[in-house]
Amino acid sequence: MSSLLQGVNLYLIGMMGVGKTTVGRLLAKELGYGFVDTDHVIAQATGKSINQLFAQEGEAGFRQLESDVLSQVCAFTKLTIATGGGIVLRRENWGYLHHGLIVWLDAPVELIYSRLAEDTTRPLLEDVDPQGKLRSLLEQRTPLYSQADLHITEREGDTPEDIAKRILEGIPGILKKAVSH
Ligand SMILES: Nc1ncnc2c1ncn2[C@@H]1O[C@H](COP(=O)(O)OP(=O)(O)O)[C@@H](O)[C@H]1O
Ligand SMILES: O=C(O)C1=C[C@@H](OP(=O)(O)O)[C@@H](O)[C@H](O)C1
Ligand SMILES: [Mg+2]
Repeated sequence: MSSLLQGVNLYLIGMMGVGKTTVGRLLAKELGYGFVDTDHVIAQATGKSINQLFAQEGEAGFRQLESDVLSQVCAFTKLTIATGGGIVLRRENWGYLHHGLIVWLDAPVELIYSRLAEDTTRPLLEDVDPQGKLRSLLEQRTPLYSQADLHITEREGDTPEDIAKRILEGIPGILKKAVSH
């Protein structure tokens, strides 16, 4: 598989809680790729948590850092990159994402919520109605996530390994599409 990919980067996009970070790490291992998580790079570079950055710089400040990291990361090859759920919001980011193959991890809001109900590290979910917030973010972002090359829908009970396997199975099909265009 990794020879088929010829070093092309894989970008995982999708809502918070779909498992981009978890599955991305597994995929990288399977492919013999490096693994990068844009949130992790931002936290390392600034010495601040995502919560602190949202509180101190606002969402706009965080989005600028996210674009800066993406623009740097896309200069490298042989990477699996777990992005933050909102990376799709800025048009300029798509120019970077399209340097590689883009995989949309998609899951029902109920499943996402069950995974993140106790989580305190997603500032956008600090809302009186976190499930409603997830629903409205998903509605707003679906047309953007739909621009991915591969769409993987998760079902309850799918393990990260199952999802990584389905992504690997989907890659040959999207590579063929890229060649035939
Ligand atoms: N397939 C899965 N099944 C069960 N729990 C999962 C699965 N994928 C991720 N998780 C859990 O859900 C939470 C969010 O996962 P994470 O990888 O951080 O998602 P993202 O990076 O998309 O926000 C974590 O607690 C993680 O352990
Ligand atoms: O959906 C979003 O806007 C965000 C998702 C988070 O990353 P994950 O998708 O890895 O949770 C993180 O970047 C930040 O809290 C904002
Ligand atoms: Mg993540």
